[in-house]
Amino acid sequence: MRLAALLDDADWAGPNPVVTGLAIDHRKVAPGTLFGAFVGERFNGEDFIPDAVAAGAVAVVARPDAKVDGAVHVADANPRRAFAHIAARFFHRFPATCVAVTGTNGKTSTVEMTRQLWRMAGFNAASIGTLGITTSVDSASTGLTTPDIVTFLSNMSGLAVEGVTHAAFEASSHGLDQYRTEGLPVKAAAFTNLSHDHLDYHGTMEAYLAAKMRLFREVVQPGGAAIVWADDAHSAAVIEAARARDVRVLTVGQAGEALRLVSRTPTQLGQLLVIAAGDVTHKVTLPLIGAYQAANALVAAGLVIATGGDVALTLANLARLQPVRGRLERAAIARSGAPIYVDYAHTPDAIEAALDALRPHATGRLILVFGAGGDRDQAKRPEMGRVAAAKADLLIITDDNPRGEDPAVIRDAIAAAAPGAQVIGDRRAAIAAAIAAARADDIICIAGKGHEQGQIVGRGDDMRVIPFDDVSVAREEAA
Ligand SMILES: CC(=O)N[C@H]1[C@@H](OP(=O)(O)OP(=O)(O)OC[C@H]2O[C@@H](n3ccc(=O)[nH]c3=O)[C@H](O)[C@@H]2O)O[C@H](CO)[C@@H](O)[C@@H]1O[C@H](C)C(=O)N[C@@H](C)C(=O)N[C@H](CCC(=O)O)C(=O)O
Ligand SMILES: Nc1ncnc2c1ncn2[C@@H]1O[C@H](COP(=O)(O)OP(=O)(O)OP(=O)(O)O)[C@@H](O)[C@H]1O
Ligand SMILES: N[C@H](CCC[C@H](N)C(=O)O)C(=O)O
Ligand SMILES: [Mg+2]
Repeated sequence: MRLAALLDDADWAGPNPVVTGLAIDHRKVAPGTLFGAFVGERFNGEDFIPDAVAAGAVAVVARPDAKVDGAVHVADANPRRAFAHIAARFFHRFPATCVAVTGTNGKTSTVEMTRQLWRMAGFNAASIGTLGITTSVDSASTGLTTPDIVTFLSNMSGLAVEGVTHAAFEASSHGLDQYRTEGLPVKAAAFTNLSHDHLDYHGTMEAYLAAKMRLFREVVQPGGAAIVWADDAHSAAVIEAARARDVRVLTVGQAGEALRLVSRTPTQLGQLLVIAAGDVTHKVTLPLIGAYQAANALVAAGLVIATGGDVALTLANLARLQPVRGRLERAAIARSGAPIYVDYAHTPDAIEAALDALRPHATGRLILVFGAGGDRDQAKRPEMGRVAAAKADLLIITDDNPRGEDPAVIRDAIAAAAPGAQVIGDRRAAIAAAIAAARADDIICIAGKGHEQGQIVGRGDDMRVIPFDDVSVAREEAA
């Protein structure tokens, strides 16, 4: 495509080269590439402009004062945003219905449930997020929750070419802040909740919320919809942001208006939900336990309904939802008879939600194995220790992706707020100790890694991923 077409600028008077590809990393530049040079956390992409031009870049999107010689300078004060819109014109073909989910917890679960509900309604649907790219026939891992903008849009375009018409994706706060998931038309956006995480990156809760609010203030298309979990302390701010634009608001939850959760009664294998939609009350047996899974299921139903789904059919289909990998997944039963659950809780709020979900099912003790990631928010560690100590009966603190940090320092930071907790760094040994301690009426919860397949140790060039899967290890140690 010609550069002028990508810029959508009929008056473009500059040189008009043919652009054959896009890159934001100079090592991926080939002749004909349009290069995006961004100031990042570790590098200034503008430093690589000469290398990109030497490798054949024909145009560079960069700030107005960046130095570009030998290629067209597409100057923009916000080069990440400009690049996202150019990239969207380059890839141009996307699933007709794209929706996004943001929130501290519940994004992966919600996009996956949305995909399943669309599939049950007969659509060719996909989800993109922490679990990678999932369709009804395939799944592929991408490494990050929100991959970079080129990978994201090329994947979305690839899905459309394969015939996918409906796609739900996770919009992480990092991704929103870095314009990694936009350019394509987003028909509906959902908010699950906001609580403590990622303050290492955002600095304050206000900045963290502001990053998430971009989804409602800027990304969701005019005339689109916002599905807001109504029972969160930050819901009102999201509703206000959406209403300030031409975006229809559907609230869901106990305080919800579009889908009101009238009651929730735990059953042995799931829960009975009574949901009021307008004047009609629906009863659904959700085959998943815990208030948090009911919340995500309602937000997913809201997204499907907002994009044209039939209310009664969508709510009835909740009864057929399959569990999401690593989210309260029952991995094994210990020889004592205690069930072992694996959950991806890696924030204070998520630990609380996971333990609250399991509590009604335990007549004995709740035993929790958990840790916190290295090179991530340090302030959340004592909070995780505190809530774990308040909600579980026996705690074993262990390692969860120490990355470039000393794992003992991370464990100590959690343990300082959880007096009485055992500390066993080796994760397999910690899981084995929990299983050994469990009695028949106890429940074991192994938190933090969910679907993850490895322990990340080291940073930069020294980074290694040691294969580790909580579900398999639980099965092995329980056998
Ligand atoms: C803090 C953070 O989010 N960093 C991400 C971000 O990096 P950055 O823009 O700051 O990049 P940088 O490394 O400083 O480099 C600046 C620019 O120079 C370019 N560059 C750099 C080096 C070079 O040799 N040549 C070159 O051209 C880079 O491509 C980049 O455009 O953009 C990169 C490319 O898109 C990401 O790989 C990188 O993710 C790092 C690896 C990461 O760990 N991110 C995590 C924290 C993250 O994003 N997590 C969220 C999940 C959160 C959740 O779900 O709760 C996610 O969405 O996955
Ligand atoms: N609606 C919710 N409210 C509170 N906690 C939740 C909710 N949904 C999920 N959780 C907790 O958060 C964990 C992660 O859930 P999920 O993977 O769906 O979230 P996410 O937002 O995609 O996380 P990430 O930030 O890693 O991408 C779950 O295992 C559970 O412990
Ligand atoms: N998307 C989250 C995942 C955290 C998972 C946990 N196992 C950890 O490593 O902290 C993050 O990158 O912060
Ligand atoms: Mg996720």
